[in-house]
Amino acid sequence: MSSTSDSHTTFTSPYTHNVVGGSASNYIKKVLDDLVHIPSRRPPQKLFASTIMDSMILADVSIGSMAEEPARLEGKVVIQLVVNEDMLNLANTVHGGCIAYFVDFCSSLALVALDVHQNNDYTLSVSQALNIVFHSPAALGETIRIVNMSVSSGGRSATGRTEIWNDSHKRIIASGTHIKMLPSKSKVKLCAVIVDEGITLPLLGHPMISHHPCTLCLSRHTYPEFPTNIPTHPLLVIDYELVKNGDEKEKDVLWKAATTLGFWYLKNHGAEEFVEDMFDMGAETMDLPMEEKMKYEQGDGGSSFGYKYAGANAVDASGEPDKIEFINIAKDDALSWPKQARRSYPSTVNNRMDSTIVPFVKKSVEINDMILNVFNTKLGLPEGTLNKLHSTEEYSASEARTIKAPKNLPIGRQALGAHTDFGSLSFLHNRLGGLQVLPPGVDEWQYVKPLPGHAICNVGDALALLSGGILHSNIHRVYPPPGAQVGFERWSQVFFTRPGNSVVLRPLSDHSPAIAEAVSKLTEQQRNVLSPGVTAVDWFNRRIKNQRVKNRAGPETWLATIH
Ligand SMILES: O=C(O)CCC(=O)C(=O)O
Ligand SMILES: [Fe+2]
Repeated sequence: MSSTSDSHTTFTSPYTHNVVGGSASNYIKKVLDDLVHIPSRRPPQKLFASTIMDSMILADVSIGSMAEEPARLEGKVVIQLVVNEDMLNLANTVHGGCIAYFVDFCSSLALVALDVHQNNDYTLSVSQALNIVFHSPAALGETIRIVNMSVSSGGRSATGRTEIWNDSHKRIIASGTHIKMLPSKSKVKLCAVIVDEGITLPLLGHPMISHHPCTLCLSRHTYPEFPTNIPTHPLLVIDYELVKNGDEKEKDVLWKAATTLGFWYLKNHGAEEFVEDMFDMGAETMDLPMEEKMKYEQGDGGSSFGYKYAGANAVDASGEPDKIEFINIAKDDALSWPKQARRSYPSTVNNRMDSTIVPFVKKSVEINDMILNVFNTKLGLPEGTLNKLHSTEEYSASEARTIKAPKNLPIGRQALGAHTDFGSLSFLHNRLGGLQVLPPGVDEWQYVKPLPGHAICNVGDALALLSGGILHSNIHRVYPPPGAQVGFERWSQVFFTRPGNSVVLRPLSDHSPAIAEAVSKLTEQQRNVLSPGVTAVDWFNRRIKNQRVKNRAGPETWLATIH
């Protein structure tokens, strides 16, 4: 095969950290790498042979002309792996069923590579026939190379070919042919996280096929799928139940996520059951006449509690107004209900306090407290330090926020400008795409795909400051939802945990050698940024105030929202 290289930069797998060779574009490599590493991203369902899939390393992806017919293109994908115990039969060699799985899954990757090259997307298809010849065995610990080629790809069926090589003994283990076809129309009645019968390629997202509530995210709405052909950043998935039960490995994954990108998915958190009701409360509130909503507006003085109309905040230094409206409910008001602590709210909020808002806030506080406790230990702080700084006993800027972005926003305009979150932890639930992150060292904004039943959590600035920069608060923004999703209103529900009002924001170096050491490695300028030395209440008020278009004097006003 001669190559048709369309990208010269290298692609490194974020899962296995190997450089993926071959002439295919980085985009094609990323699509395939994401497919191979679905178990690492751990979506909610169990997956057939996930430990085997997890051991695969995407080594090479190429698009080139076929040797026999140079006018035709061929997709070629090479997977490497080391034989592990999950693959063995009673004779201690790789099981024939496992070989069949290799041929099935890996030849499909070659077809996907070609499909994405030609159509910028790939089609879900199912197996019709699998023919395999077994040539020689492979034993535990031996290195295997699975070489896959597309053979033909027509309108309704496609054929792939696989050779499995034993690199340890330089001999062929098996060869096979795989014929795939388009499936009959799906009867699945929920938003499919993974439609996979071992032979079907995984499809992530909400197919627009049902009006039933999704059993995973409990959404009462049906949305078009999140597109497969846009730059998307994978996040580590943390199982909250495992963290809660003291699973050290899970805590390590959480720590890794929080100290690298600072974003992660959280599953099994138990707050999902309140989220749709929070959206209903938001819809009832946003449907009130503007005059009524404006009675509860947050104002220009730096308080964030209450209603914010679309266009009240700037999205960038030019003063471009934002496109979202939201209602912020103080954690202090939810926890003191029916007594008012901080301010009053529209009737639509009051009516839902007992049934919806108080349970959502309590659950969110419990979850974020648990996460803070893990960070406390990892940072080597005296027990309970971070929890004390975020105690519900003290008033703080912690709040629940329900956000509505209108449908059909102009594509390419920011709904919510690039920012880092001001507080310590954000616990976010959304159904449609639009959230984007700019990962450190990367110059392209990448979408974070909403996964049913998974919250998106992130570290905010206050926690980055307190930890001397060990915990990472990453920049993010909200764009109109991608693809066909743009035609729908976008709702998000956040709970922001922020330090108590009196907490002075500076690294906790006196209480943790790890923080002291991290701070000692910083430049003076970095140290100054991390030590504003003011109380949390003053710091938040200043940043919130400077977001307001009405307070804008020039580009410097928006710049003053950044730290
Ligand atoms: O709506 C979203 O997905 C993110 C919202 C957000 O980043 C925020 O409110 O700080
Ligand atoms: Fe944010």
